[in-house]
Amino acid sequence: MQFSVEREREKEMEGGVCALVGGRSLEEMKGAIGEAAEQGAHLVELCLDTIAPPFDTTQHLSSLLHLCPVPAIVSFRPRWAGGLYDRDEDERLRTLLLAAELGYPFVDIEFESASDFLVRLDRQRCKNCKIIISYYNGSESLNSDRLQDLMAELKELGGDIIKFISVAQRITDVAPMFQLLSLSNVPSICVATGERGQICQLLSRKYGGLYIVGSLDSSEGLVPCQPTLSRLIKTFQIARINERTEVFGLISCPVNHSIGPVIHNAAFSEINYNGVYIPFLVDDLAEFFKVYNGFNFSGFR
Ligand SMILES: O=C1C[C@@](O)(C(=O)O)C[C@@H](O)[C@@H]1O
Repeated sequence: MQFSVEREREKEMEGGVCALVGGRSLEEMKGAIGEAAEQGAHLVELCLDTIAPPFDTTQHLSSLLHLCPVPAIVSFRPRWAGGLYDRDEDERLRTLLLAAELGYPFVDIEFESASDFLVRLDRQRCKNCKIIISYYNGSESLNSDRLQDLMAELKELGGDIIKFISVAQRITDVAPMFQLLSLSNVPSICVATGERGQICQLLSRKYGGLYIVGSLDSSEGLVPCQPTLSRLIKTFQIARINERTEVFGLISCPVNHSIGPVIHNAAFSEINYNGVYIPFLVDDLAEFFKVYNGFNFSGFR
């Protein structure tokens, strides 16, 4: 087992905002990559499953690589992992192997297919490509024990980076993800999907997440409930968040209509105060305070 994201590469991703980029055609995908870079993304995830067949793998992958102005992660999600691809599994793996061979800096492979992929990957030839092993659960949230067990299993597989994607049914489902990030000794990413999971993207940086995920302003529908790049970069000024950032926010249900984040984060930035103000979508107040008791959040309204 080897977790080998060198410091330099890790720095490149650290705290960065990764734009999820999709498109039904190569042209649409190219347009989305340009838009992501313009909106300030530090990384892009090329979601190949969004491209409609016929998909000329070699041609598409080589032309996309050359026009990415920021480091690119290649993913090719099958339906069973929340994606759109429902054709041949071997072809999917061959496409991801090709991405590694062509020199993409990151390839994302699902935990279930990782052993197959890794035995076929020529590590020597693809030594510049870092492998993200991802675990997806679209139906249930993961408690602390389950996350720890999965982390051990994923580490065993021998990738470079670990990623968890699971749905948050309640805001408290995100707490074990923050705990995992804080304790993790391998580069890790957590993504909580659903409206109640948004604080995962907003606060991952504080707990050591390698990068966070956002959607293009124009494709809010592609990944429901992921914050948009402009919300992450402009409103929350995500790049300012670090482990010492003081957390403030509004507790409410619903909460996303609030203009508080716009006002307070601009004010914090103006006076150079290391704080962030975020919306907490809370259904059960007592449970929220019980679960987040040890997190030292600084204040709520
Ligand atoms: O990181 C993500 C985000 C995502 O899980 C979502 O639904 O938000 C979709 C995944 O394919 C992707 O790798």
